[in-house]
Amino acid sequence: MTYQVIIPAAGQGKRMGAGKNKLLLELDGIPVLIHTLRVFEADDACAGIILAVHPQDESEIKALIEQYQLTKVCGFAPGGKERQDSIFNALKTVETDGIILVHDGARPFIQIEQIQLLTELAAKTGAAIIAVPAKDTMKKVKNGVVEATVDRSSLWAVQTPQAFRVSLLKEAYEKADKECFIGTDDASLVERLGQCVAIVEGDYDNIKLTTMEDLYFAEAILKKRKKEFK
Ligand SMILES: Nc1ccn([C@@H]2O[C@H](COP(=O)(O)OP(=O)(O)OP(=O)(O)O)[C@@H](O)[C@H]2O)c(=O)n1
Ligand SMILES: C[C@](O)(CO)[C@H](O)COP(=O)(O)O
Repeated sequence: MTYQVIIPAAGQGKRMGAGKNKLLLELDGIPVLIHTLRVFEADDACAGIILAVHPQDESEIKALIEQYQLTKVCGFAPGGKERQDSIFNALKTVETDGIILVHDGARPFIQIEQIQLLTELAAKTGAAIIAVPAKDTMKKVKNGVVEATVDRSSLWAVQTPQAFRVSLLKEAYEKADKECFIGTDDASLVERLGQCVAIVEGDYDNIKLTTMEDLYFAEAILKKRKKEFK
């Protein structure tokens, strides 16, 4: 099932505290964003990549794409204040229907096998996301005091990619924009349409590089992956 993918790469990395776009930090000598792009570059089903980038990073990112000889980046859109704004800007450039994925540039460890499962499911259901069962107990807290313990058996930690029929995602984004709703993921906008969103169980190593500690986890995941491919 062919698809296009929007990769939001225009964040400020505030929680990482690197003083620069965390996607330009290197893992094993290669920028995080290149690690992420290479996965989609290697997937024959990927028909094109649309990058949402901050204007200040655009020329550096374009130079990296050339340096690493990536050929599937077919469009750029300006980053926005929120992740959702960046993705909306990119979504507006999508002219074909079919399946669109949204994948955080900060998640370099997604694997092609999961992308294929996800796109096939989205083609059937209209919307599908990757998630893993919650491992920690989750509690609702108010003013530093536990209000309630949430039943963990039905909780999943949501990742990306998230896959949708293009027309459905556009309808969801337009409704959210009209109603000034900001969600923390794309599926939450689609859920507001009353649309069912299917789940593909992913891997715990499909982490999002958010805080400095995640870079240590990332180095360990890379080391593990290298051993697997030997
Ligand atoms: N306005 C934004 C915010 C985020 N992102 C992208 O969305 C992904 C997930 O966002 P997050 O991990 O929150 O990145 P940052 O916003 O950079 O992190 P922080 O909240 O710590 O600043 C990242 O690939 C980031 O580059 C984006 O394109 N535009
Ligand atoms: C979309 C996401 O990666 C799903 O877990 C997450 O919500 C992004 O959150 P962020 O704060 O914008 O990184």
